Amino acid sequence: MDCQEKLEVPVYTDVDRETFLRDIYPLTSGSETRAPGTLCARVDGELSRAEGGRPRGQSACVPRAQDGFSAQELCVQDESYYLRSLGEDVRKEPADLRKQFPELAEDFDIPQFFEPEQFFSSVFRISSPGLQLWTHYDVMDNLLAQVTGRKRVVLYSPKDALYLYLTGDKSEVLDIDTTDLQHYPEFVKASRYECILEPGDLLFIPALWFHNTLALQFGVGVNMFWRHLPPESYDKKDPYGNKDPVAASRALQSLERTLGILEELPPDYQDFYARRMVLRIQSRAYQTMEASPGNLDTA
Ligand SMILES: O=C(O)CCC(=O)C(=O)O
Ligand SMILES: [Fe+2]
Repeated sequence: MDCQEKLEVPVYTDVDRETFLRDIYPLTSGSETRAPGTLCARVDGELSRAEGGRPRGQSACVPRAQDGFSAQELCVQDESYYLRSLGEDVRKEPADLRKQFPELAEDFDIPQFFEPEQFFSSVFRISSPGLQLWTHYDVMDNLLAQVTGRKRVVLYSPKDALYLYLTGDKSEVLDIDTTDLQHYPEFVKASRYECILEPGDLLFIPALWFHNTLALQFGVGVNMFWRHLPPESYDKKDPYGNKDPVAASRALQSLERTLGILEELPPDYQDFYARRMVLRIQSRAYQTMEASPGNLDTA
């Protein structure tokens, strides 16, 4: 059962990032609500060596790959595999295709959507057919390049966060196609945007947009994260690009402390003051988005 209306993601070519974010991606303009667009461009060159070449460094996410086995030796029928490259120091350093896979990086050339100093990471990803990555958000702007294979991507707006049953940066709703709506009744309210990436497509995923990927075929891809907030806004110990900005983490921690304080009260008082706090937070949550329609930086 497809429980949600599916909205096609329109495709735009030859648009620079600023124009795209300002005029096309905005969620609302006046009273009109638009679907977000996919910024598509052909990837120049091919990562043709990716399938045959042996990656340098210790970036494989399957532990056995580190022991030097070939892909054929590693692959067990009915198992799914996913490679997500990491930096040399996996706890501190973000992945960089140019450092971990220099031969492949030579073949990979993308249009300049951001200034070099905004670059955060370039992540090499390989997935088995059928591999699905849970719905999550990242905190940086992102270009997801599909090099080989087809991949389905489903997107949800940050404004639909309330309907996604979040635990941290992930949605608890694992089955987004035949969702158990008894268990997750609010999920149906989330607007689903869907596109299929073909080899050579680039998908722009703005910071905070939820995404869920499903490899329709064996596929190789690269994604690039870059910072669009001032550098000091980001957590310095974040090799994955998914730690909340420092101010957001502080706010979330202080909310936890506040909820602890509420527990000093009897249950009916807890409930009442929690409702008052919801009202206060609600006014803040929707205020910023309405004040600057289409400005994703504040959404
Ligand atoms: O393509 C994938 O497998 C996941 C992509 C993703 O989560 C990302 O680019 O942030
Ligand atoms: Fe992601």
